[in-house]
Amino acid sequence: MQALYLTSSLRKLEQQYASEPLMERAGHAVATLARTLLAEGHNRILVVAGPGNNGGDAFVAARYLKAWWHEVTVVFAGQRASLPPDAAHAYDGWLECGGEVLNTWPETGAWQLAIDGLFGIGLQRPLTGEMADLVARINALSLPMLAIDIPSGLAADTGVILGTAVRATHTITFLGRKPGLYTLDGPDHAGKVHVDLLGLPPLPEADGTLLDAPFTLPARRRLNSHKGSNGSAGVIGGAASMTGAALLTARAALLLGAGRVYAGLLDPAAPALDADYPELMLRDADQLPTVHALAVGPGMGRSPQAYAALQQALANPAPLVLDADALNLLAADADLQHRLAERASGSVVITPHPGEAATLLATDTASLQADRIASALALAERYQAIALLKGCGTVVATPDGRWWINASGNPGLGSAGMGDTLTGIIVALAAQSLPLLESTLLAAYLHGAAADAAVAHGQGPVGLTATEVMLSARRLLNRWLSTAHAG
Ligand SMILES: NC(=O)C1=CN([C@@H]2O[C@H](COP(=O)(O)OP(=O)(O)OC[C@H]3O[C@@H](n4cnc5c(N)ncnc54)[C@H](OP(=O)(O)O)[C@@H]3O)[C@@H](O)[C@H]2O)[C@@H](O)CC1
Ligand SMILES: [K+]
Repeated sequence: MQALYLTSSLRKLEQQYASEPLMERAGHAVATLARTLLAEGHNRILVVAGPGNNGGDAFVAARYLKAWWHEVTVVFAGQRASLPPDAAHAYDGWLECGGEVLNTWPETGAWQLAIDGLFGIGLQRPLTGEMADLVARINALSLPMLAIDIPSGLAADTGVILGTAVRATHTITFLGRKPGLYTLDGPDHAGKVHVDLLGLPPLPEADGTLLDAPFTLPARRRLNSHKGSNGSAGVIGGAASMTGAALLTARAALLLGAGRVYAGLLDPAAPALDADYPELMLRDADQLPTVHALAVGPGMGRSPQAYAALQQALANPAPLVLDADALNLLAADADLQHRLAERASGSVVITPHPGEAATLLATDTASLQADRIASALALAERYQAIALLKGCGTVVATPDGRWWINASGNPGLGSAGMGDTLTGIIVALAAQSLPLLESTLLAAYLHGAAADAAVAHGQGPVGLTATEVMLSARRLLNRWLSTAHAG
């Protein structure tokens, strides 16, 4: 797992070490990485430098690459007189070594690599006009593209595209990883992320954490154990024509290790048996026995029966996962919110997609997505629950202000049933006595990693199914457990 830093923290670090030659080190790191991305020998490289210190890094990189006998073209989108001091110094260094600066886009180039030093963490407002045109030209190159610090146009804290943004194949990021590289549009624009601390010690306190490994694993199963030792999971949902959602959750709970799984279905005409998984115990929604962990919402609808089932579930002290229509019901009803508030803080996880999350916060999806971390934190605070905000770079936040971004997963997860599966994984882990936050963090990473493994086996991203993801998740969890518990 890796630390994530907001711009405000990185700025403090920059100030603290202002006397260190950070730009020189940054430019050298860019040039060094560029060299490893290029074939041996003489190469042609395009460097685009912007009006701030990100441009300064680009001038330093250009100087090193020229010294290493590459042919470097520098396009500068700014004025020498307006550059900040370090960047002006880097500009002069480039001229002094015989480099040229172009103020317009060169007609021909035949470059092997482009370096994007247009904007870094100082970008504050959307790119328009000439700057937006420049990004369009950069993106039209179809070249390996190395972004300095962050792809120009991407907001470092949020992953929001400010007008337009460079699509890099690699990003070398300085002093610490920025959350914007990992959520919303960040992953599409950053490519492979490389980190360089510029010779400084890492910041002592991270703002957030990147989930790029299993957060934790359930304890080793004792030989002397039985189904009662592995916990019971319950799922409430499955109104008429939506029983499939609840069954997917229940199946995922079974496959991820709950000792017993009960599905309480709201559809009075629901089948008495899941023919593919007769291990599941199907009941009426109001006939569930006491369970160790409960999931409410998949395919539940918003009927009075669904409302009553949710009301009852909130009174149940077992760890609770609320998903789908349980969230819509909750958002619309003060009594349900009051019942949730009466529970122990953090004994519930809510797992909204951005639309549901917007409803829960009484806002619109665009505003919610404009800062996914802040939105997840607001959800956690507002509902005193663990909040898992789905989407590219799922964000998990706690009521006490901690947050994580999940790094696993791929576009194959964009199909029906994937959310039901995630809910089933969380409830399975919680039923097996893993604390709810740990269950949520492990499930988020496992769900994405399972999809990644399935894609690696040719099962997606096109046409990947929720069933394939849960089977893949079972394989992966067992592999992690056998590695962790070996010897
Ligand atoms: N400081 C350090 O110690 C170190 C910093 N380092 C490097 O510096 C980078 C941060 O540099 P930075 O703060 O100068 O900001 P940067 O991203 O270059 O952009 C600012 C410029 O862009 C302009 N501008 C903004 N928005 C605009 C728009 N929409 N359209 C047009 N213009 C716009 C803005 O103009 P203004 O808003 O003032 O009008 C200003 O001129 C960081 O990412 C890393 O690469 C490393 O060397 C390590 C040490
Ligand atoms: K950049």
